[in-house]
Amino acid sequence: MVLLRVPSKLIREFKTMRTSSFHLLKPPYSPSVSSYRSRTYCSALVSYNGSPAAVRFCKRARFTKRSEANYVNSAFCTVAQSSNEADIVRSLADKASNKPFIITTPLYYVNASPHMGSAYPTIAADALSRFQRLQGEKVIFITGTDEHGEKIALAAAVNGRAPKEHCDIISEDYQSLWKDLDISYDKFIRTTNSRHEKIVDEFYRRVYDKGDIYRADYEGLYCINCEEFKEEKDLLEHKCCPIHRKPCDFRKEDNFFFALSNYQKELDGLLSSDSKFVQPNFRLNEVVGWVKDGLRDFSISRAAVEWGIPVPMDVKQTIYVWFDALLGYVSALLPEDLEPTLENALNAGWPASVHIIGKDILRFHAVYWPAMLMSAGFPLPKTVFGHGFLTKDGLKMGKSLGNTIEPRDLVSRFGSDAVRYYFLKEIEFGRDGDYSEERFINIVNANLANTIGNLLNRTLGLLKKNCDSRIGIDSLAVASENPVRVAAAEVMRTLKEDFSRLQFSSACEKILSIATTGNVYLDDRAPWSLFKKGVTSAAEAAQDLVTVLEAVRIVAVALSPVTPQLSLRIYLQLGYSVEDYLSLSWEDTNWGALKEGRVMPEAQPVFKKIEVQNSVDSESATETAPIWNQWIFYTIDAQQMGDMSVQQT
Ligand SMILES: Nc1ncnc2c1ncn2[C@@H]1O[C@H](COP(=O)(O)OP(=O)(O)OP(=O)(O)O)[C@@H](O)[C@H]1O
Repeated sequence: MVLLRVPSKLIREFKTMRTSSFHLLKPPYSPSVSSYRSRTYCSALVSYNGSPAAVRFCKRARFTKRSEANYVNSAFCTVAQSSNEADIVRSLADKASNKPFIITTPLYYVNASPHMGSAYPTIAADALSRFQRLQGEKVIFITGTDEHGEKIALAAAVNGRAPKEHCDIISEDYQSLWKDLDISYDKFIRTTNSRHEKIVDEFYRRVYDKGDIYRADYEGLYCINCEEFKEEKDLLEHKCCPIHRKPCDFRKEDNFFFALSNYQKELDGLLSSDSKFVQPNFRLNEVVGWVKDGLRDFSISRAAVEWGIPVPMDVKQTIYVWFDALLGYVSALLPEDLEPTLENALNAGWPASVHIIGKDILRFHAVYWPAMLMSAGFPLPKTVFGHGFLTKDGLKMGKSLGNTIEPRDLVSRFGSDAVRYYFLKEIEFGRDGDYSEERFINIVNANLANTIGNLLNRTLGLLKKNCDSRIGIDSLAVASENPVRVAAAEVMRTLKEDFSRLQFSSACEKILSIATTGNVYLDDRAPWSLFKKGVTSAAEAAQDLVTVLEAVRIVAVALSPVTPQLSLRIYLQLGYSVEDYLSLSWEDTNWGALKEGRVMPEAQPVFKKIEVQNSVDSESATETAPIWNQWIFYTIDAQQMGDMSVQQT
């Protein structure tokens, strides 16, 4: 908990400290801390930003445990550069109650096997989860499969399978792909799980009892691929769905409806009072527009669909797949040893901190879902982040259109780190982006193999040749105005903010810039010459090597949410153990961990350069890669990145 008795002398010191922003709250600031009201407690949020003064402050202010400091850090992270006291209080209250940080991916339809579009938000959610764990958060990362509805029943029939058998096969496919991509999920929910079905049943009854469900006839145009009734004005020529490019069916049914319109005022209020509820901001504007247009009740049952959860009051109908699937985020939380009740699930940490979803399902998550939760009287998720599409020839890559890229193929040819890095770095999360293999190879080679991998490799080569692979001084002794140290500190000042806002592209750019500065520094200083110029110069050269290695170490920690395997290999290469790597925290991005006397193992390439095939324009590869990185090349032998065998050419 971050409530501290802070002596007034320290507060003065704190106020004069040059941190970019900080907040000092006086009680009362949250009901959960009201017992502290009468005392002279205050809560101090400190942004470390690598600043020794801030670290000193935290130590003196009795952050006795690293985990406490991490709480402060991550609380601050959420509100950094915000002067909104409500945010700070909310964040502090969460910390105080030890709430988990819940991250969800969409629950994917099992109409067909996963593709790169399905992998994309899952990789992003994984990077965010790993980042939050580094912050000391107790993360619950939820992913899973959405297995009911007409579209699934049809897909099963086309494949000559019973629906359940079909779901088992495809759901397993997702889980195995997540393994290939190093996805560190905590919960995998399947909506055909009987415990989930109980939760949906209970939720339906609760909303019914509230008076928000009624029966009526409905007629309209239905896109089976979206599993959604469409407004005619939103369709293309010949009543085609703009996403799936297929004509919608006319349907007329006797259905149960959810009274979405009852929540018009509350949703308006939510969207205008909480700008973080939908991210990025331009998606919030979209949602505000939909709500302003007026909310129409939507049908939540299907009379003609058998593959679904029966409607509690009319077993001849099944519950609309979206009304069922959204509750998967809640039922995923159910502890295995407890009864499947809403209360037990919600008590396990609800609400979600962030739902990561594609813009195609934004309306379900940012309009329908909060209204459903309001009706049931449950807390709302804190943020819905709507990302953009991976496109092929301008069209959304998707199972229904069949224009997909196979993530397994990319992983087996280039390794999971390369795939994760490319999609997070090259496509701004929130916007659309096209995939090109040529660009993929160029970026991965230039950034991971050259700028980072070769920097480490050649520095270790010099260390071996001139210092018997031994670190000659503590990295903390490197002058604070050293350009590499300055570059690292500068990046760390805003990196947390980038990761917390899911700005992965900007985060990767910044981390890469540390390695770029290291390369320039090494070339400017030319330690290989200094080693030959006598004792004093040799000592300087040894310090230069430590400087660069410390920078690469920081790069490894900071990039570990995106490239966990590469970061591990760098850590091992710097003489640390797997356990050291697994116990890293965000504090380890601070300068100063490498200590005198550490001996580095024999240098091995940490990232194999992808051999440029004929199809790739090797001239542009050379253009992208800075010249200092051109001195060594490796060929990839088309094996998984876990296999370190490479040939130097
Ligand atoms: N081309 C894509 N680009 C980015 N994300 C995608 C893409 N395709 C699917 N997704 C992600 O998967 C989620 C939806 O999953 P779904 O199972 O409906 O996949 P789909 O391939 O879009 O299916 P279909 O083509 O049948 O609509 C989206 O909200 C998005 O998060």
